[in-house]
Amino acid sequence: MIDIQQISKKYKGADNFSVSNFNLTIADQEIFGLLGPNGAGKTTIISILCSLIKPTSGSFSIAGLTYQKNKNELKQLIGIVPQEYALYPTLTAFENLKYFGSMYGLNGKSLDTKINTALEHLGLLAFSHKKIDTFSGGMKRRINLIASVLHNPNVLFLDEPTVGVDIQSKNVIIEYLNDLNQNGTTIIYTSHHLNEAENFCSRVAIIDHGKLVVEGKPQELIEQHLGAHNLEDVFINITGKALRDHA
Ligand SMILES: Nc1ncnc2c1ncn2[C@@H]1O[C@H](COP(=O)(O)OP(=O)(O)OP(=O)(O)O)[C@@H](O)[C@H]1O
Repeated sequence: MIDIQQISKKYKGADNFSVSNFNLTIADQEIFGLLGPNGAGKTTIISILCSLIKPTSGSFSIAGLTYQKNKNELKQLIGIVPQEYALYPTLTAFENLKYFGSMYGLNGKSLDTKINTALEHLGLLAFSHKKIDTFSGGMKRRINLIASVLHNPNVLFLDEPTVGVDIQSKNVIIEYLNDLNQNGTTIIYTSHHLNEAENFCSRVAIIDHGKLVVEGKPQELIEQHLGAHNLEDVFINITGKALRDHA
């Protein structure tokens, strides 16, 4: 279980809080969607839960472990798929994955088998010895995903894993995530694809201006909002139509 208690975050030098008094509980084996307009605070929340940045106040635990007391156990427990590609462009797909596996203490034949199985599952086995800088965006996203799950994390965090990919890559990624979830992995992901989130997530939270506005099962939220036919209607209903440009 992931338990988030009263988390707030104000970046150094910022005038306002990016996340304010955020509370949320996510059960084991959920597929949970963090949704919200640009700048709502989704990446900030994911970065805090992955211990990449510290909250200004508040706390969280994952499976009872906290960053303060169980830093190394937490690192083994979670996988992170960042928004940006975290790959070495001049190394091959296989070399990249060997490197990421070794960072979690994996090596030898068992790591090679794991890499090849995942590459096959995600339709990339034929490209395993090609350099990453020859890959399309959709192929890089799939390699990024494999790199984050080689150590079999219990909880997988993904920041917009299907952004900028074609429908074929998107379907393969979602199918792979569903398989991981069936095998016990809890998934927390951010997305701007509301149709995808409606079908994929067991529960979603809509965040705006750093605050949790609503959370629940997609179907329940649709039923609760008068005139809403889908999650996009609920989202617009809650967050409005105004643009969220800021610099
Ligand atoms: N390093 C930083 N320093 C100062 N402010 C930041 C920093 N990172 C993010 N912010 C601000 O915090 C707020 C929340 O940003 P965040 O990236 O968490 O939103 P988001 O919901 O992930 O947005 P998007 O959908 O555009 O990715 C924004 O106002 C953003 O400008």
